[in-house]
Amino acid sequence: MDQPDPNLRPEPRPGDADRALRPQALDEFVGQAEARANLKVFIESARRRGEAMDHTLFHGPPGLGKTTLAQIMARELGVNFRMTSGPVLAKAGDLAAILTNLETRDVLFIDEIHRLNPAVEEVLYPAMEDFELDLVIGEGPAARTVRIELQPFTLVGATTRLGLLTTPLRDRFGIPTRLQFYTEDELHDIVTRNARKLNVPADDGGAREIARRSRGTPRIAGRLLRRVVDFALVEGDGRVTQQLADGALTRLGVDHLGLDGADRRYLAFIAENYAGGPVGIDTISAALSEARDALEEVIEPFLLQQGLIQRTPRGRMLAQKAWQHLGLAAPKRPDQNDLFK
Ligand SMILES: Nc1ncnc2c1ncn2[C@@H]1O[C@H](COP(=O)(O)OP(=O)(O)OP(=O)(O)O)[C@@H](O)[C@H]1O
Ligand SMILES: [Mg+2]
Repeated sequence: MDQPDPNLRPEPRPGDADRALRPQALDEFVGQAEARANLKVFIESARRRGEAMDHTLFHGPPGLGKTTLAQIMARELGVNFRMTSGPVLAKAGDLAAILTNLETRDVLFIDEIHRLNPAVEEVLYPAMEDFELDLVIGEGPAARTVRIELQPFTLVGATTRLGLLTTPLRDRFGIPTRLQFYTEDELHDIVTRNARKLNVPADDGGAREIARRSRGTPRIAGRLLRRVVDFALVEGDGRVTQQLADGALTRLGVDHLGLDGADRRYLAFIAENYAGGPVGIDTISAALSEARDALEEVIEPFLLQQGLIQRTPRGRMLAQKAWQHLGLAAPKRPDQNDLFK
């Protein structure tokens, strides 16, 4: 069961640095109070019934804890955690191989589930609904279908783009869960815990400064803490204070709202070239040489949440707060009401 499966990646993206800071239990997981409270009930209920927990879908911007929660679920359910991702599953057979190897009640985590190939997705429907696999053997007139019974299992899907999921797939998740950006207090708690785990002395002001500038995202909080520690060791006395954190983050190009260079380039482009918009996403993408997906998944959600931009049918527009943040005066627009006078 511990055989490496070519379709199962040990970890997506960030790697070992992230792993060390990952909370291991639901009670260690800070924030997402509503999701956490519900999951606690569903996990406990599944345990008492001795059944596989219902299929769960985590959606929300990157770095908010989707993978972490999936791992915690498996641990709390006392079952194996198997992990793969949408783009890795090229053929129906790849998924079939994984499904037939699951033990009873296991958690199968499929990251980036919006990127599943349609042929693979077809296999998933009966597997999720009836724990059955319909495999086509042979070709042409000699082809026949064999039905294979699967062990009951829990599928945990994660996506940064709920809108790209097909309706039949989305409907098969009994527990859809949206993850939200974290509050400054929650991130303060996370930074303090991480500093303790890394054995770094961080005072309250230092932790708060990092929390405030982490874009509402625990992964960014973890990364900024490490960078601030670098500055503290080399240019300070090893302690993370507010003054040190402020200086380090400013040098890293992270401003007081937590925006980085890419965020500011996005805002400045709309301000300087389109007088605040509206401007279409494809135009922004071409001008900034950033993939449209990256803009929509990574940059825009936080800017929207902060009320810096608005999405309108005619494109993206800067909000008043963005002009202030850029230190620019918003151009005078004809007052909507004037038109009707
Ligand atoms: N609630 C939390 N408390 C403490 N640390 C957290 C929390 N949520 C996430 N983290 C940390 O943030 C990092 C990113 O979390 P995770 O990999 O689970 O995010 P993700 O939502 O799966 O991101 P992606 O969409 O990029 O896959 C990890 O190092 C994890 O330890
Ligand atoms: Mg993840």
